[in-house]
Amino acid sequence: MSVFDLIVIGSGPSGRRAAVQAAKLGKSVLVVEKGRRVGGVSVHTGTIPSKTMRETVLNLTGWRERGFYGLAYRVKQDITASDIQARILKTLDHEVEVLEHQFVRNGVKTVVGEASFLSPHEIAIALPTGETRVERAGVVIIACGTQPFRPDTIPFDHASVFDSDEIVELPKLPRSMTVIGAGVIGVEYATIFSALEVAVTLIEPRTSFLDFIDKEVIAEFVHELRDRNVALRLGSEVSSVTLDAAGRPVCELASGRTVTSEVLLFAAGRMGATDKLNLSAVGIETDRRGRIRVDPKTLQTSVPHIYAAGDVIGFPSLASTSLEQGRLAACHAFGLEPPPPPEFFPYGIYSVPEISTVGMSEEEVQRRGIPYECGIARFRETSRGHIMGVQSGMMKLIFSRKTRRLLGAHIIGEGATELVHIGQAVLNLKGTIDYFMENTFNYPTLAEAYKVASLDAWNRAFASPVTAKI
Ligand SMILES: Cc1cc2nc3c(=O)[nH]c(=O)nc-3n(C[C@H](O)[C@H](O)[C@H](O)COP(=O)(O)OP(=O)(O)OC[C@H]3O[C@@H](n4cnc5c(N)ncnc54)[C@H](O)[C@@H]3O)c2cc1C
Ligand SMILES: NC(=O)c1ccc[n+]([C@@H]2O[C@H](COP(=O)([O-])OP(=O)(O)OC[C@H]3O[C@@H](n4cnc5c(N)ncnc54)[C@H](O)[C@@H]3O)[C@@H](O)[C@H]2O)c1
Repeated sequence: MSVFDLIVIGSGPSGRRAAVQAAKLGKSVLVVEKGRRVGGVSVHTGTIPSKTMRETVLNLTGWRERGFYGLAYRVKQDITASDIQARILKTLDHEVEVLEHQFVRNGVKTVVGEASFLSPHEIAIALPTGETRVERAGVVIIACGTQPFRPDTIPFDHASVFDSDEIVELPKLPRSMTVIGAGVIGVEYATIFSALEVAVTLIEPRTSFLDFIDKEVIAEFVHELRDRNVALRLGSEVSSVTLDAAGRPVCELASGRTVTSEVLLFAAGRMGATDKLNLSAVGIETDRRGRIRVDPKTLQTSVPHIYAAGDVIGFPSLASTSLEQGRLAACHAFGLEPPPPPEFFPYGIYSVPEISTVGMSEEEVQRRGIPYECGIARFRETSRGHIMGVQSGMMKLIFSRKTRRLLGAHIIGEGATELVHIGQAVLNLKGTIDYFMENTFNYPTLAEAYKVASLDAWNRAFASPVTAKI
């Protein structure tokens, strides 16, 4: 048995950042990962494979060029599941190699095995050989992430009914697909498969979806989905999922409607992967979705030397925020206190089209009673948009009428997840509409939309002859 300064359970974004940060502070670190290779859900079944699939689909279908060359334009005629797999495997190999190299050069030790608590400072590691190794540490960071929510009533068979971890290994591209759950995962996969011309039905029990996104952006998104024949069934409870004689999933809705398709993706949320950790040995409790409560400032659990970070602590459950949480936990554990994170972080939804947002939505600004004005820019009205042949895409900026400060930036369309960072910087640095009015932007770029949207808001709210500030 060795004694480490830190044991990290899980090698996803939060575990990885925590481990490297602690090693940089001169600490001895062991990362325990039950998967065959390091990287976590993020690298192997979540963020990276889904985004690689999206990129492959957009490239091979020629999606981005259709504005110019017409709807029939294709880069490759018969796209197969192995075209997508080939690119995913290559990307994952590269990601794992980079991560392994990071661990090696920082002296972080890793072991393949399933970790569970024996006592507050002792971790049992069930090795693939069947043996169990026990290690001790002064500090433990639980970075075990989540696993798909798989109710017993859904006949998962890995052939036609898949969860969100399995769908990236789909052996054959279907002609039709039902997606249950219009959360971020469901929406991303529904639109990626729809771009492959798979007939997609997206089912959601609630009457709205992605409620944290500005409603005007969602309206734009829904319009595009309908235009592409994605069948959106909002307010539809699923009564049962069964397989018909041909093995096709049949989804009965409470409304009496039936949806039959070649494959079904069940994407109704995820559960903290805490069931095997033996948390009762240390007195840490979880909620009904297996998540651990932490002090949001320090990421300590109810046991001060045991921290938790990443998806296992719940909202916002992003790779981006998990990375930051891992570093914060390691810094706090070893006496280095970074400043609190900025108030606003961006959210990127890699649907087709992509959506990205930072700051307050118009609904939130109204709820808070802040006098405001919005500015809108359409990508098709920018020169870069013309050059690229984009036919849709929109940026909405919200400014305070009183302080002139940017309150929110909401973008749908090509490049949204990159463009949002300009808005994020201005927002977190407490910038105003004057930043966009006074600064020159590269031309032609999609970023010019910031200028156009600001001019739009300024014309309406700030440009009266008495108050004009040019
Ligand atoms: C389909 C999908 C798409 C996504 N897309 C995005 C995106 O575009 N952008 C974004 O920011 N986020 C995205 N996310 C979310 C992102 O993947 C997660 O926020 C992130 O992976 C969480 O990181 P984590 O540190 O909690 O660890 P995870 O990545 O969840 O990894 C946890 C690791 O812990 C290991 N583990 C669990 N229990 C044990 C144990 N007992 N012993 C040893 N090891 C254990 C697991 O094997 C796993 O490798 C996506 C998620 C999914 C599912
Ligand atoms: N681009 C990104 O940043 C990205 C991409 C994918 C996932 N993620 C993260 O992964 C996490 C999990 O995503 P998710 O989409 O699985 O979960 P979610 O909890 O965000 O959404 C689940 C959806 O399923 C619906 N639902 C719940 N129970 C249902 C049931 N029994 N039947 C039918 N529908 C049901 C919910 O109303 C909700 O709309 C999210 O927190 C998200 O932040 C992020």
